[in-house]
Amino acid sequence: MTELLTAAQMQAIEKAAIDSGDVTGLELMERAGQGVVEAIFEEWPELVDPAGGPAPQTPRGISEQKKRRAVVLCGPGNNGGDGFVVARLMKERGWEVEVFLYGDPSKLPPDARVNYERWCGGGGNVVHFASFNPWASHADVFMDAVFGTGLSRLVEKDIAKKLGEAAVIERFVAIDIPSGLCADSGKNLIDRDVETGASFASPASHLTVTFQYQKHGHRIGVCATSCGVVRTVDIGLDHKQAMRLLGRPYDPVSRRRADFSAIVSLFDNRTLLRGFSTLESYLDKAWSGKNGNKFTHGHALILSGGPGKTGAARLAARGALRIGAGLVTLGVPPSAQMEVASQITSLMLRRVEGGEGLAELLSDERLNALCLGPGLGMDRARDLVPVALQHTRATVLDADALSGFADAPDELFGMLHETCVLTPHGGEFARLFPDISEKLNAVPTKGPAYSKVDATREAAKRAGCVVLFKGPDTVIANPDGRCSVNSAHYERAAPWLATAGSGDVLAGFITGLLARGFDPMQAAETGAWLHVECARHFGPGLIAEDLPEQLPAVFRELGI
Ligand SMILES: NC(=O)C1=CN([C@@H]2O[C@H](COP(=O)(O)OP(=O)(O)OC[C@H]3O[C@@H](n4cnc5c(N)ncnc54)[C@H](O)[C@@H]3O)[C@@H](O)[C@H]2O)[C@@H](O)CC1
Ligand SMILES: [K+]
Repeated sequence: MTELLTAAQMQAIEKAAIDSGDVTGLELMERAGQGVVEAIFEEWPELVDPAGGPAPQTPRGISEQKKRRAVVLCGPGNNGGDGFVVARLMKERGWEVEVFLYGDPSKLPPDARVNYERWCGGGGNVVHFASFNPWASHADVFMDAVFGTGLSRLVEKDIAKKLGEAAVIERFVAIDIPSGLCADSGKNLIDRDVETGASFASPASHLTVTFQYQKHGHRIGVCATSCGVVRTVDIGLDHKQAMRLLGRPYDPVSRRRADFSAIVSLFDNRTLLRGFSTLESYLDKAWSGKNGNKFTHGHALILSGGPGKTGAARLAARGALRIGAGLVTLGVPPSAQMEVASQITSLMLRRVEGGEGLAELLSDERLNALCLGPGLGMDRARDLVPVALQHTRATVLDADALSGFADAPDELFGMLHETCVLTPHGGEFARLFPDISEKLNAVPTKGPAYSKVDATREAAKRAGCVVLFKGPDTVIANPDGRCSVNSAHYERAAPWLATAGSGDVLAGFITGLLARGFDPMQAAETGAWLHVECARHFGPGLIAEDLPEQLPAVFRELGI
């Protein structure tokens, strides 16, 4: 598991480490600067030689070595302090370094001030930020150390404009986070042009070097697509102490006392493999005492819509079967029976006309996971969802099963139980949680801004069940505060996953995992992670039908 922190959590950890006497703020800043320099040379090894580029001839014909050049843009806080460290270290490596400062040197916080003075004391020059002209400035690397986790208000237009311009022309390195982006929400905190209402280009970098832990913003919102490559460098903070401080005991034995609301995790393959390795023992426990058949892998029921609309449910069903549900049945209205029967082989089919038919079918307790929504139709959803929820099986509600309650979300919330998983995309989320969505979509005026993590957590609390809020930054929250991000960014980017029917397959994946005995949070996290892996495995050109078919290869590669 990889922890994602808020700016406040990171500041608390740093402060506690400093207060404990284990380390000084100056030492942390030095390690941060050192980490940035190392990351730059790892990213661009061609820069290691400080004498870069062709050596121009002097008028007398003697070859003159051309030095590598860096421009460092420093801000008024400790992020600027990191910038001064980097400037000094690059100069020590033989680089020519130019520093621009936004702010008053006499007002720098103590550690940044010390590094400002070290830089000046070593012969370094500091120019006011107003003189920085990105178009006239030549450098092998630009460093953005203007704002980091302390960004608390909108960034003025003139600074934002220059940062945006510099970012497109050279190797642009963001120290901690691209300046102007909120570390908690990943939102753009650049002031809008009041006259035209136009916003400036979002800050962006080719490389972002952050310290010890990634922040939420590195994985959600516009920031997650603006950081280029993110490298997380170790600045020597004690992980156990940090986790203890934030309320999540490091020792898994004492996990019961953990404050789950404290830390958001980045779901990764280590977490996934833990889930699968416990699966068999879980199934033993869950099933062997019940019906004596420990090899049962569950039986999922996916409800389908009427004729011409059955494709979505068939996609979901295929996903549920491939991911490991032992049996998958499609519940089909009589009018669509022929259509579905002619298109399925390993799936089973049962007629489900309306609520009564569903209730009758659900008297078979072996049906342990349900999926309603894909292609279901609003009317059929209003009819079937209450019946399905009365039977308290693990249930995924997606698409029409969510939109069908847009005019009465409280009615739906009143019926939900703790083994439900809601899988809305942005539009469905807004229909069910209009007030939360409004807060999320409001143009922020200060930091830290309300984020997708905040929104999904609030929604899960209100619904009383797991909410999976889709996107390249899928956020999954449990009412008890547990929350994780399934990030399809950086090396996991799979933009071709945004294709018709892809969400139906995801609903099926989660349903299949529920059928196999995964708890709702684990099923949602695992399903979402595998969904992206399947897309990555196939690559561009993917259509939804391809997704379930990648699972065997993905499992094989994972060693499952
Ligand atoms: N000792 C520590 O706490 C360490 C901090 N580190 C660095 O310090 C950064 C956090 O430092 P700070 O908390 O000082 O915060 P920042 O350096 O991110 O910025 C805070 C400063 O910017 C001003 N400010 C905020 N929003 C503004 C806006 N829109 N326009 C103009 N000014 C604005 C604030 O008034 C304050 O002066 C991290 O991102 C990281 O780079 C690292 O050096 C590691 C150690
Ligand atoms: K920065």
